[in-house]
Amino acid sequence: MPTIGMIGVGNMGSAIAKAILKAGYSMILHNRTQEKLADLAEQVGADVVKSESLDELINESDIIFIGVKPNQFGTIFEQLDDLVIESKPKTWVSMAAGLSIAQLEAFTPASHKWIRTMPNTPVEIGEGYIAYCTSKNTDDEKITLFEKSLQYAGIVEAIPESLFNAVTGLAGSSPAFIYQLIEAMSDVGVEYGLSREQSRKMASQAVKGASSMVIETGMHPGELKDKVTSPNGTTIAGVVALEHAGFKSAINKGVTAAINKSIQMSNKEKK
Ligand SMILES: NC(=O)C1=CN([C@@H]2O[C@H](COP(=O)(O)OP(=O)(O)OC[C@H]3O[C@@H](n4cnc5c(N)ncnc54)[C@H](O)[C@@H]3O)[C@@H](O)[C@H]2O)C=CC1
Ligand SMILES: O=C(O)[C@@H]1CCC=N1
Repeated sequence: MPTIGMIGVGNMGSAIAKAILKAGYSMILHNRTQEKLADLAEQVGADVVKSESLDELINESDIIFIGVKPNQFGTIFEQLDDLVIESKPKTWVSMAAGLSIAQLEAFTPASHKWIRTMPNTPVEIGEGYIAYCTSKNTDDEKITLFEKSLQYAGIVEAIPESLFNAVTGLAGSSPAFIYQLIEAMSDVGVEYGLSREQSRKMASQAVKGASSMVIETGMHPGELKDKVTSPNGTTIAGVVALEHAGFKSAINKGVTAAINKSIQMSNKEKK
């Protein structure tokens, strides 16, 4: 069974690590703060090798995920210096927002390959979305290993790099917007006498159920909305009030702001 390495096991890295471990791969993990690895090892139990030494991780891993913030890549590759050499090519996987394949390739010798991803945190429970693109001549065998290791992460699909800023807003950042929606709905439930727990259950189940309706029926969301709105009914009253409050416009602005930030970060990293 191949071994997967990961340097930087924070919010996103640990979510991906859980999916990879679920698929039965052994992992060698390295993180600056040791407590984070201890937490993860406790949660998943078996098969987590916590590595203090980076050479074991680099030499023994078939592919290596980098889970640090985009501005921490420089430090990581300075630390790795002698371990990352032309004669020992590796396949690296980035999850960093705003770092292009060309920018990633600048961190490693020419023989090394990169898989650039944009994941989201629901990969932790197998309901994530991961877009990826690769550097030229990345071995098919490594791409297959990458995809297989994420078989329990959710949807994993190849997307042209030119669309990565859009993916960042629409998939990478958007779970936070849905959490905001659930929180806002739950607050109203509490205001009208439901317990916090009941409110959160109802709001999150409605979001989950509505998402599954869109996915499983393949129907247009507008058509599904029309099916819930009786003339002079409660739902149309809510729908119209949301339109007056600029609901769709607010969502549009939120996703666009995330995409624009991703564009801005890509331009900054280029300099
Ligand atoms: N959080 C999210 O929803 C998403 C995050 N991402 C990307 O994932 C990456 C990580 O983001 P988060 O997990 O949110 O950040 P985080 O801060 O939770 O995780 C970063 C981890 O890297 C470790 N680290 C930092 N410097 C290190 C070093 N020199 N050596 C070893 N470990 C080091 C930190 O201790 C931390 O555990 C970023 O590049 C971000 O753009 C991508 C999509 C979604
Ligand atoms: O906000 C962030 O930095 C990360 C990148 C994409 C989603 N979350």
